Amino acid sequence: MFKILTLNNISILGLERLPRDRYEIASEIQHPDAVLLRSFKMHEWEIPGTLKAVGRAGAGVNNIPVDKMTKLGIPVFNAPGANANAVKELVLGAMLLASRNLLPAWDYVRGLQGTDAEISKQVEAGKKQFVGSELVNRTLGVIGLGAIGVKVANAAQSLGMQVMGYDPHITVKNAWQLSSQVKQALSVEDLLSQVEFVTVHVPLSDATRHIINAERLKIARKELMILNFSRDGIIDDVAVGEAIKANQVKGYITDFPTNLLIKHERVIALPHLGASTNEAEENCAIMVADQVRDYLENATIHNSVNFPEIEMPRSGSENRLLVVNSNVPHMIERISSVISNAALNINNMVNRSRGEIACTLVDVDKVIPPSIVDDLRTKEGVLTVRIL
Ligand SMILES: NC(=O)c1ccc[n+]([C@@H]2O[C@H](COP(=O)([O-])OP(=O)(O)OC[C@H]3O[C@@H](n4cnc5c(N)ncnc54)[C@H](O)[C@@H]3O)[C@@H](O)[C@H]2O)c1
Ligand SMILES: O=C(O)CC[C@@H](O)C(=O)O
Repeated sequence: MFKILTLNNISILGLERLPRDRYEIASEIQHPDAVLLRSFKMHEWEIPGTLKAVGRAGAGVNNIPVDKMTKLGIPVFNAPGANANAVKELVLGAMLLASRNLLPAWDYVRGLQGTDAEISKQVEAGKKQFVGSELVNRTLGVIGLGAIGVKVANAAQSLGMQVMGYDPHITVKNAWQLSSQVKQALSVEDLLSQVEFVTVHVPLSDATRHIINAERLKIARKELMILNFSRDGIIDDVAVGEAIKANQVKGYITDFPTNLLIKHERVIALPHLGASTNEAEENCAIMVADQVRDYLENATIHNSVNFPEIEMPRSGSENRLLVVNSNVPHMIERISSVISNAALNINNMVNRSRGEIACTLVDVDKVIPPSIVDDLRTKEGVLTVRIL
């Protein structure tokens, strides 16, 4: 029986992928084999010795101590692209909210009083305050052309916007999916100096922290509208507040409210709603539950942010060994000598590495004695060993 701890609400459709005869799932559970989470901040969380896998039902992993997990030999899975459409739709909605002044207009209407005829008169008199502008022919810059950025860029392009993109690490797959009409910016500065709207879709890291800051705002096109549906910390909120005061920036729409932002007249702050659709929550939960299950049962690794991709068909063998080790010389030699000393014959074997981590999967001809696990664990460089 595998024990799964949920640190946030996870869609039931995802949890149903883990059959109850083999999985015990609860929000409080001792000795979990895996955790499933969304935005729970795991950095201060005490990692149980039994933990074998972490499943993030979403894209961003900045709430997870990934380096620490790697050192412990624990893979962290996420759900790339599973909530990208939800974020794309909210970005489009946010641009429309801002360019058509919909929130102040709605507030205005809610304050109207009188008979229907009087309200109609006030509506016609008042609407001139809310004249907006159309998105067609407006310029949009997209920083980060991953799962979300590509969808946003293509959708904006099809609405008639002129789109520029910046991503020095764009993947070949995403480049193929990006509309050929999207122009390539050479740098963040190049992009900011040309666009009226900018939206960021990058992970939070040392390289992306404050990617839009006071210095870059100085060279931005006047009356820039900034959208942040990525993460708190990617935009320097203080610098944006100052630039709004100086009329350099027209407004800011963010999914990450702070005290500075929530009451600001020209800021629309939303409660981290980017991925909050039934569809996205279900997609993420299903994807990550399937990946965690496949790892626990077969040691298959797909969509891990810190481990290599690995898969070996079962080919009838129920005698499988997984060794997670440091990616250093002589490991295969050490592993196979323990296996041959136990008089086991190797049927199939796969070894994959990524950065400082390597995984070795071995199918053998006989039932694996538990003593092998203890034996392997004493070998230098071995992080975790499991019989599956
Ligand atoms: N608001 C929400 O609810 C919500 C939902 C989903 C994702 N997110 C955030 O959005 C981020 C992006 O999600 P995604 O699914 O598109 O991820 P992704 O990994 O598919 O794409 C990220 C892209 O950013 C690019 N990038 C990295 N560093 C860069 C840099 N310095 N300059 C320009 N580009 C850079 C990468 O090359 C990649 O193409 C996530 O990491 C998460 O923080 C927020
Ligand atoms: O789980 C959520 O609601 C937010 C997820 C989002 O921030 C992500 O990075 O995928």
